[in-house]
Amino acid sequence: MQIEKTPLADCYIIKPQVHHDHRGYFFESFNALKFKELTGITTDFVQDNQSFSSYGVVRALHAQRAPYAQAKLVRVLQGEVLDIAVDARLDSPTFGQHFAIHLSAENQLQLFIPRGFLHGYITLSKTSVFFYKCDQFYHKQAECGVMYNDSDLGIDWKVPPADRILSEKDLVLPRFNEVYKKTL
Ligand SMILES: Cc1cn([C@H]2C[C@H](O)[C@@H](COP(=O)(O)OP(=O)(O)O[C@H]3O[C@H](C)C(=O)[C@H](O)[C@H]3O)O2)c(=O)[nH]c1=O
Repeated sequence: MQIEKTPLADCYIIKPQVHHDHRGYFFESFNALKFKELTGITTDFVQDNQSFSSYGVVRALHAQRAPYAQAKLVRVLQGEVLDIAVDARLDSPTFGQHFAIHLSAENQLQLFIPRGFLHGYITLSKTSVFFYKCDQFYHKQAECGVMYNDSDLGIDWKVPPADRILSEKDLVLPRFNEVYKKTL
C-alpha cells in the first residue's frame, strides 16, 4: 500500500500493492494496520456501500451531519468515475476547496475522505460499480448535501451538462454557503 497526500488535510490517495502472477492479480483492498502506520488515522469501518451507475450519473454532493458524519474509503470495481471530495470543515484552512481524482477499475486507486467532507462522483465510463467503506452507519435524518454545480465550488464535472443524470433529491440541493453559513 502506498499513500499520497492531497492538498486537503487528512484526505489521502491510496495505491494498493498489486501482486500479479500467471493466474491474474491479488491485492489487499484495505489494511487498517498499514493505513494507520502510513497516515496515523485509526479507522473503524462499520458499513460497506456499493452503487451502480450509467454514464453521466452524478451522485453528489452528500454528507451526514455530526454526530453521524462519515469518513469514507472509496474505490471503483468496474469502469471509471471522477470522484470529488469537498472540505466542509469550518475550521479548516482549505474550507470550501475540493479535490478531484479519476478512480477506475484499471488504476485501482482509492481515496480516503475524512469526516466533515462532502462527497460525490460522476460516472465517466458506460457504466460504473462504485464501492466504499464508511465509519458511521447510515442515518437518513442526518443526511445533508449541496448542489453539485455550485459555482462557488468551481468543480469541473467533465461530462457535458446535457448528459448528466441526477436524482430528484440532488436536483434541489441548496448552495454551499446556505448550508455552511460562511462566505468562501
Ligand atoms: C446512502 C444510503 C442510502 N440508502 C438508501 C436510501 C435510498 O432508498 C437509496 C439510494 O440512496 P441515495 O439516493 O441517497 O444514494 P446516493 O445518491 O448514491 O447517495 C450516496 O451518494 C454519495 C456518493 C455518497 O458519498 C453518500 O454515501 C450517499 O449519499 O439507498 C441506504 O439504505 N443506506 C445508505 O447508506
